[in-house]
Amino acid sequence: MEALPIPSDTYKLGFIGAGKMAENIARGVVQLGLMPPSRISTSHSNPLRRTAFESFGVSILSRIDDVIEECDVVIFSVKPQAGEEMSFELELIEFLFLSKKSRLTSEAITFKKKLLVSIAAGIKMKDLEEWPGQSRFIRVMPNTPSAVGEAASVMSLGGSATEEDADIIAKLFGSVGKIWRGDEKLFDAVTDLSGSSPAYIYLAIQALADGGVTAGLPRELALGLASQTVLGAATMATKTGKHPCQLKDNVTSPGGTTIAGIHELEKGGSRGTLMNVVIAASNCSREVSQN
Ligand SMILES: NC(=O)C1=CN([C@@H]2O[C@H](COP(=O)(O)OP(=O)(O)OC[C@H]3O[C@@H](n4cnc5c(N)ncnc54)[C@H](O)[C@@H]3O)[C@@H](O)[C@H]2O)C=CC1
Ligand SMILES: O=C(O)[C@@H]1CCC=N1
Repeated sequence: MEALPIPSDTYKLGFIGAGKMAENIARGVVQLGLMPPSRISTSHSNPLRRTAFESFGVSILSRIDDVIEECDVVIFSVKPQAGEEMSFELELIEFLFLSKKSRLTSEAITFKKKLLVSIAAGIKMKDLEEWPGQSRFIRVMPNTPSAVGEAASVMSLGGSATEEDADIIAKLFGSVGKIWRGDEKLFDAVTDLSGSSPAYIYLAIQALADGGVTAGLPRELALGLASQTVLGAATMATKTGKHPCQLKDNVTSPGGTTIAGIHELEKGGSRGTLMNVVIAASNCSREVSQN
């Protein structure tokens, strides 16, 4: 199938599955100025979800088919949970892109014009590409900080996707954070690390703030200090290029407060626990992928 180029400055972006991730990405793309909301659309039966998108100008179309017809780049952002729901999603893809294909016959809607992007954890490229009549696919694993322009994403191209497609998606997800290109075999591990870790960091922020409150700080100040400290430490790690051990040593005065805190962390096995957390998520990802 010959690939038809997506118009890189004027393409329309659609989301199938108007949930949290779709909203995070759409918000980031709009707020960070990659494209106006008038070029983005989605569809959802729940008025609360519709309002969430309409609040920043995204068009809500009445049917998912309309989103597909309208858009050049379509992002699958439904949940791929194991078992029935997962096969439901694959059936959804079949339903949307095959069964209805005969109905979507006009030149403007031919599938070779579409670039389809799946952000679904555990849905493999080979499953996406198995569908006859399929288009060009790219897999991306983003994370929720896309809403504030600080996503960590990895992308992998399907066999039919072109370098022009890759540029469009690198720019799209690059507008809401950092994006790396990686082999698809890394995707379970990527999901476990960057996809899931925002949740662990939120727990860490909450726990640090609770510690501050225990030590006598007002709650609001404790939460502000904990959040800003995590942001500052992450910025040090990304911007200085220094090894985390060196950055840790710079905070740690001999006989000081920090080494006393680190001693407690080590007694609690915190680094082993964090490694186990990623390994546990990893086992879960592999189970989802195999179903
Ligand atoms: N939440 C996260 O941190 C991340 C999620 N992902 C992936 O993003 C995808 C979406 O996740 P979330 O946004 O968290 O889930 P979500 O549950 O917030 O959103 C999914 C949305 O899809 C809608 N939906 C389900 N079936 C549908 C159908 N047949 N037609 C139209 N809409 C349908 C649901 O009503 C829901 O609004 C998942 O595949 C997940 O693996 C990827 C990276 C991070
Ligand atoms: O927990 C999940 O399944 C999704 C995938 C990555 C982050 N959240």
